[in-house]
Amino acid sequence: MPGSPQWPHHESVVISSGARTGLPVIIAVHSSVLGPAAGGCRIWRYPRWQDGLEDALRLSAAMTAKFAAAGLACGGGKTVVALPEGYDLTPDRRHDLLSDIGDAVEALDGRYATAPDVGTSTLDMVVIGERTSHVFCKPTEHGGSGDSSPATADGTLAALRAVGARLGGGAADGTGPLRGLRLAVVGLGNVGSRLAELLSEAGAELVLSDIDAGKRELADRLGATWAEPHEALTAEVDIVVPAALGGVLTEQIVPELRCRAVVGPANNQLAVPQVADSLQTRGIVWVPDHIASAGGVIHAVTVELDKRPEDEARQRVRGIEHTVAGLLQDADSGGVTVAAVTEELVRARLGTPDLG
Ligand SMILES: NC(=O)c1ccc[n+]([C@@H]2O[C@H](COP(=O)([O-])OP(=O)(O)OC[C@H]3O[C@@H](n4cnc5c(N)ncnc54)[C@H](O)[C@@H]3O)[C@@H](O)[C@H]2O)c1
Repeated sequence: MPGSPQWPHHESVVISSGARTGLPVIIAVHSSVLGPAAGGCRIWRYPRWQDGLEDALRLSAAMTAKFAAAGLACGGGKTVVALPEGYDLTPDRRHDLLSDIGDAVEALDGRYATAPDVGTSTLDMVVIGERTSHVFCKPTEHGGSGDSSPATADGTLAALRAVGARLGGGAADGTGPLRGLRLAVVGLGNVGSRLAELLSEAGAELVLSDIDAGKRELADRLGATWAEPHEALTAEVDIVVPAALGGVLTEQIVPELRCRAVVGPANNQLAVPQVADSLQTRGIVWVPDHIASAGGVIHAVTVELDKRPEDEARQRVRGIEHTVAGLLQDADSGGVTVAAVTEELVRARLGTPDLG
């Protein structure tokens, strides 16, 4: 049933049984309105393979919105391989699985290209690339654009600069909009750790957090305050930066927040869409994650698809600051959330009344 929550508006969903592993390789193509679909390849454990299918449907739709909002000529897609609980993914089986994924991507004949995501790396793309040319983000020595997380961090910094300016940070002495603002970064992985370094260079005062206590070393090195995740999320700061897993913004946590804005790279931050309104009611600015985390895809598409030089990719990633400033202004003048303005922008670019 088109448009129903049971069956969203996806152009195609292919589930193939890997010839080598027998594992289900799920490829969801949500939309190719703006161009051939692209999106990461997730290898993850799920209680049932159908849970992986649900993830593929949701994540591919989110990719459509991300590309459209970034003004890129790509549609949204996603690969998910749902590993059964307890499945032992030995190096040999992993190689076989990546070959199965390569065959499944190749069978779509260019309608979808894959890339790293949770559970896959740039090196895995080299193995997939032995079976298909429709693959992004191989390491640079293999002809790809490499790890996207530095560009993702740069893009989040750009979004944070726009929000910092809106909050009145740093402007008086011209040293940048983040100087003197207090930010809490929750999650210090590939993106979060680099972002913390950039924020420190930008003169922000930092609260840093991760479930991995080993990351405390970074906090010490940057002279930041270390906090437990919940404590950091609810700290009295200007901006909270979710940089770990999704679903962190729940209706329960909103009343506990003591920040003025939430802006970060973590995917799917809202537990349910209505949380955007609850944040607005509390006067907390929230920038949707598909805007704040778009730096990585902007970089990859600019270098690999548009064949433009690194400098131009960096410029485009920095353009997120301008995009966010515009969204903030439109949200203010319309008296609506940034999420609502973003959704309107995406609908307009896709020429559709329904994002499915
Ligand atoms: N890597 C990219 O280019 C990219 C692009 C777009 C979006 N994202 C999103 O950004 C987020 C971070 O990506 P990454 O590549 O840095 O991932 P990562 O796996 O390298 O890092 C995640 C970090 O979060 C920590 N963590 C996990 N649960 C936590 C919790 N409850 N509280 C605090 N810390 C917790 C982990 O210990 C780890 O250090 C993810 O949501 C990812 O989907 C990443």
